[in-house]
Amino acid sequence: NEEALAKELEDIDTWGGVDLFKIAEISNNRPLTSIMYTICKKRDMFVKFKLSPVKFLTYMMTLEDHYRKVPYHNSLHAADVTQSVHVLLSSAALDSVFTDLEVLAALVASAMHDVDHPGLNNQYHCANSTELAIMYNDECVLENHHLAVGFKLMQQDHCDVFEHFTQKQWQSLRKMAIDMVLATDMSKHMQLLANLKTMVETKKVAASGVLMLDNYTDRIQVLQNMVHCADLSNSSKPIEAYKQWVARLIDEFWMQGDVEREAGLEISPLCDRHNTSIERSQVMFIDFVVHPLLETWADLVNPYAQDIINQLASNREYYASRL
Ligand SMILES: CC(=O)CCCOc1nc(Oc2ccc3c(c2)CO[B-]3(O)O)c(Cl)cc1C#N
Ligand SMILES: [Mg+2]
Ligand SMILES: [Zn+2]
Repeated sequence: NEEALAKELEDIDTWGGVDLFKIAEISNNRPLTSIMYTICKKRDMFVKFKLSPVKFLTYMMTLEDHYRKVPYHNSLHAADVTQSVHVLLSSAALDSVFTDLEVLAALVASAMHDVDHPGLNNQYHCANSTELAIMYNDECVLENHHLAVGFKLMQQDHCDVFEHFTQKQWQSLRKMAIDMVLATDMSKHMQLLANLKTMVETKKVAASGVLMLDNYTDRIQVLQNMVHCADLSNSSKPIEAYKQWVARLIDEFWMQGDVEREAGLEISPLCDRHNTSIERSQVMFIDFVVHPLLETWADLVNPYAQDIINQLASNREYYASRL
């Protein structure tokens, strides 16, 4: 079924172009490794950075094995975010804007951004002073953990993908990946969106139409927002995929609610299976979080995200009409 897998991966450059659920099935449940290998091959990363394909695949399979079998935050979500980032990076407005190292950092950050997610969110960890909350002092608890696990795995010799990197390349990739994954913490959402809005208002565009980003702060802000958009992109994908992501997310949120109810704790928002309207939660999340973010992103790379905005609007209508 190599041919079947290759066929499924044909439209990997298109938003919503790959059926990740199908890819999971025909890749022996290795969607993340399949997606990441295909993208890095396509972007010639093995040649550009002298990466050993064997070490790369060993690292990716090990990373994938460290995603838990929870309903939503499993390796399929990481594969989805990685493929979505790959498409956003290809926006014409960003053509040749980012270096190969920045592109690689964004893909690595996406691949590891939720690794070992326990299916219990930051609010749960902080409210209960869990081991992770104590470890990370209630600040970006899960995101710090995802990064620690993702980079720790790289220290094993057979997973040492960036063995040929100069110290400068390694430090740069590591800092950028850390900044991107920490920015996927929803508590940073408003600040990130505010920065993106400012960037749109003051954006400098070259004669060719590509964005001009002349300092690390601006460059990393665009990359952070790119990964954040990808992380929240389910509602802007084809409706059949979106509905599957919603079912998985609700499953995970309700399992957390069951744990909190059992323990006599206050049930987190959206986590009470006896008191959540799925339709209402999706319409509200789209209206208050996803649409403002994707609309601002679309302004930044204008007009290269109109199909994303259109799909989001039609998906919103799907749930709004079932309220
Ligand atoms: C079906 C969807 O549209 C899913 C997108 C995420 O849907 C939500 N995400 C929320 O917050 C997080 C967003 C990103 C992430 C996490 C939590 C933990 O790891 B992660 O990086 O994947 C909140 Cl608060 C609500 C919804 C709703 N609905
Ligand atoms: Mg996360
Ligand atoms: Zn995520």
